[in-house]
Amino acid sequence: MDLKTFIRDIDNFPKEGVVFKDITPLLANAQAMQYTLDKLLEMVGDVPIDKVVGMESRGFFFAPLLAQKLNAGFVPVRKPNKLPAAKTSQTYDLEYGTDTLEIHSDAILAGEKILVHDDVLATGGTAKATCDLIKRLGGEIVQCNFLIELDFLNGRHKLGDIPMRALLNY
Ligand SMILES: O=P(O)(O)OC[C@H]1O[C@H](OP(=O)(O)OP(=O)(O)O)[C@H](O)[C@@H]1O
Ligand SMILES: Nc1ncnc2[nH]cnc12
Repeated sequence: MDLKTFIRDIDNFPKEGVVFKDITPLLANAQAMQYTLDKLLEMVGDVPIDKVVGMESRGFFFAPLLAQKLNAGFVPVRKPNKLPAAKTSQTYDLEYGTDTLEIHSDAILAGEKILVHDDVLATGGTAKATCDLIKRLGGEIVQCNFLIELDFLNGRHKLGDIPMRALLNY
């Protein structure tokens, strides 16, 4: 199945000059969803995973599905002031300005094996901040797993030696 046929380019969204990769046609197709889930799982391989961490909000589409298949827990990383309990925060650079991501401090135990999933790796700021949060809690990142990697933004570089895989490259 050619998954790229289920991803459409939207020019100038959310701002002038950006070509937005819209995955809603993929989400709307049961076969494409199933195929995507199978392929994301294949990238992980046969290693044990304790928790799958997904980033708000598009990371939430596949991360809980991956967690269920891997017999792992799901942990949300959220935008500021959404999580109710004691939390750990990480501020990171955007193209212009900064943003913050948060995780519940008790969501990951020291030594747990973690799979990180998000839909898109662009500049890598979101993924790097998420990995920093996980490491601070003592989690061991097995893989950062993406549906789409935007090669020209070189987010891979920001992740350094953290293992990463993407299903589709643009
Ligand atoms: O690699 P980066 O440059 O950090 O960009 C990637 C992030 O950008 C998008 O999320 P967005 O902030 O648009 O939020 P959303 O998922 O709520 O739409 C995407 O879902 C990733 O989380
Ligand atoms: N071009 C893009 N399309 C979809 N999601 C993104 N997140 C960051 N850049 C993006």
